[in-house]
Amino acid sequence: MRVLVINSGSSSLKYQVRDTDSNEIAANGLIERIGEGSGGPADHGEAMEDVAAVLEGVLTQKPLDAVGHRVVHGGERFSEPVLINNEITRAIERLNPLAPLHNPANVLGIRAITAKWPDLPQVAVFDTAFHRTLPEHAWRYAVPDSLYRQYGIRRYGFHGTSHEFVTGRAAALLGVPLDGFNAVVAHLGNGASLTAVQGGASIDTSMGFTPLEGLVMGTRSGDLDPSILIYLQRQGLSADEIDTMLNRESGLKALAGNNDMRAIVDAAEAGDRHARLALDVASYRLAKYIGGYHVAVGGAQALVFTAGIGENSAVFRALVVDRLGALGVKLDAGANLVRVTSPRVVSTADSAIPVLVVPTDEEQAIAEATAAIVLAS
Ligand SMILES: Nc1ncnc2c1ncn2[C@@H]1O[C@H](COP(=O)(O)OP(=O)(O)O)[C@@H](O)[C@H]1O
Ligand SMILES: CC(=O)OP(=O)(O)O
Ligand SMILES: [Mg+2]
Repeated sequence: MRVLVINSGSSSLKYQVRDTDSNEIAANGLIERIGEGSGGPADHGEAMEDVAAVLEGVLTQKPLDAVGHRVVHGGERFSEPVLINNEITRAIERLNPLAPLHNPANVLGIRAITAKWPDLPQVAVFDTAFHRTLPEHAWRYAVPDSLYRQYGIRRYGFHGTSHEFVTGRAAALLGVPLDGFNAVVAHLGNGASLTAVQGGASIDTSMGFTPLEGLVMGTRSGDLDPSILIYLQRQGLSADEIDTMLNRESGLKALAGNNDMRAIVDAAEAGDRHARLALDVASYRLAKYIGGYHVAVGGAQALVFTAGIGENSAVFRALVVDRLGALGVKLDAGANLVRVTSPRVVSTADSAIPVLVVPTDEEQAIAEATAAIVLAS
């Protein structure tokens, strides 16, 4: 089946055309700087016109059968991929306030496809779905029950499509049956999250009600004392100002002045104290979470790194693993430096926990889920 996979971001739109039978990638692209005066398309509708123009030749050879959308927040309702209709689109849109950086753009991508190709089946694949197996002691916040019942305030978790895909690949690499596989999976991209996997299922994850909670990310702060928000509001900052500060101006960008790990590593190696501090704060936060999740899963059979930083930054992986000596985790420095795209072990044979680098492929997972839903409909 020929599937167009759309990963629509607030100012970007990643797209890929895949054949799920052959796993061939017929087209792959990214449209950045979407928005009025950005130098790119004015909106996602225009961006979709650009995508359609780029894909014209590819689609003439073989037309699309379906479109699969990455949708970041599915709330409590969506625990599986779903065929999109107007009601589903509106239900996704109602979750916009819970994922302000992502769901509004996801909906724009859905609507742009509906306008362009109204008869094409569309499927939503939710980042939150894999984490629907969290036990209540992991998803419940210690706040009045009314906050959950009235506002849906709980931990949802994100990057689920990636964590699930990588978990399967890691179990296969180690030859462990998925339903017996306990692991700690680190999806380290511009957004970053750690997931505790027990028996192949998610039992905890670092992102929470929104993708802001947890690790130090490219532009997001991750964990901080919630009283800071109250203090800042009492200092006169608005909710929007605080939201923008914590989601777009914090994390590595705030500490090092840059959210690209490559630039930060180079600056730190050149003696930049801020870059060095950013790496220390981020690696320390992640190491603390890894220790906690190792306990949560009853002893991890693997620590898995994935996504842009996890797959590509040997330096950051080493900084994190160097903090795990108490767990007996040992990196093989040579293996860690090898740059290949296949799943691989980068720890020593006597490491208490194998350390793996496993490339994620959210687009493949979304395409396969889309094909399955369309074939079953
Ligand atoms: N070769 C590399 N070395 C170190 N970091 C890298 C490399 N390539 C990409 N990155 C990091 O990965 C991040 C993007 O991760 P990715 O998962 O692709 O993005 P997103 O979170 O937007 O999906 C970049 O911000 C950059 O810091
Ligand atoms: C949920 C999330 O943070 O997604 P991304 O890493 O693509 O921003
Ligand atoms: Mg990503």
